[in-house]
Amino acid sequence: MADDTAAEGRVDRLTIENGADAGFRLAGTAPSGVPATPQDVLERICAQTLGEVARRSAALPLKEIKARLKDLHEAPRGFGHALKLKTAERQVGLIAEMKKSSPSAGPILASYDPAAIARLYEQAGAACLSVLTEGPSFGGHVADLQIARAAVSLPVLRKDFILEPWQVYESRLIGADCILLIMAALTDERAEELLSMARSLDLDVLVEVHDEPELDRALGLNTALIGINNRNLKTLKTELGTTLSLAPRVPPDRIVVAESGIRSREDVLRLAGAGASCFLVGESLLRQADPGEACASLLGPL
Ligand SMILES: O=C(O)c1ccccc1NCC(=O)[C@H](O)[C@H](O)COP(=O)(O)O
Repeated sequence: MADDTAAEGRVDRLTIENGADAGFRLAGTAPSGVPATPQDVLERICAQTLGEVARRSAALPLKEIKARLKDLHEAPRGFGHALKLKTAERQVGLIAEMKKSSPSAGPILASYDPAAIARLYEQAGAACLSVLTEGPSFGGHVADLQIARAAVSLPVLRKDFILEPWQVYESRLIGADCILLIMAALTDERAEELLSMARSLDLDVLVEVHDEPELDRALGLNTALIGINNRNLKTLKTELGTTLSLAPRVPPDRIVVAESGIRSREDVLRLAGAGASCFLVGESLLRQADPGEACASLLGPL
């Protein structure tokens, strides 16, 4: 495990106001009670996340997590490896996502059964799962990831807002195989720190970008999986042009994961033409009567 003594107690020092010092890139948030504007959605989610982390880490301190990790014998399932294998087999590596709701879509599913959805995705040929465990904005819970993962043999991405070392350890404890690091929410130093911490726990990491400056920063990290998110965090609208313009800038030794707003096989083929080999898709699958069938039609014929 990495030398993480500096991580001890860090959560207690965090405040939203001094976010920049703590490695949280977006300082400030809407005053409580004021509805968030689209401009501060990520900021609001990150502020809520820091509050949640402070609360949960008080109940389960890092020391306790580390003690529990010593009794954890199952290794992570190898998220990046599974993506590579499926991509070699089908030309497309699909990360099929589940979430109850989202800021852009509102409620997506009236009844949410993570195990049933996970099985449908696995049977349809998805390479990996993505699960939102964030509560306030996505209606998620840690148990959603655990239930989904227990139902299948696919590796699982915890697609949350990881800002704090404590969350990396917690992700390993709950069984995540991969974590997300969002460059828009992190300083370079914090991204580097969380990345090496994840590595020390054998977790894979998907580094997410939205624009060219973030991509340049992400490429400075020693990481294979580069997620290009098509969602504009100011308008919350998706624009596949984001991946179409950024993917060709990614060197071939990295793996491009196109994320958000992918609705059809045609979208997949268009994005693949620009260099994306993997695709992270949620809402368009979950809105179908049979998410497994929707998954299979995105993947195309074998
Ligand atoms: O989905 C949102 O509204 C959202 C808002 C702010 C930050 C992140 C957000 N979504 C997380 C994701 O990136 C998506 O869940 C993921 O890429 C899948 O997208 P989709 O296929 O469009 O559900």
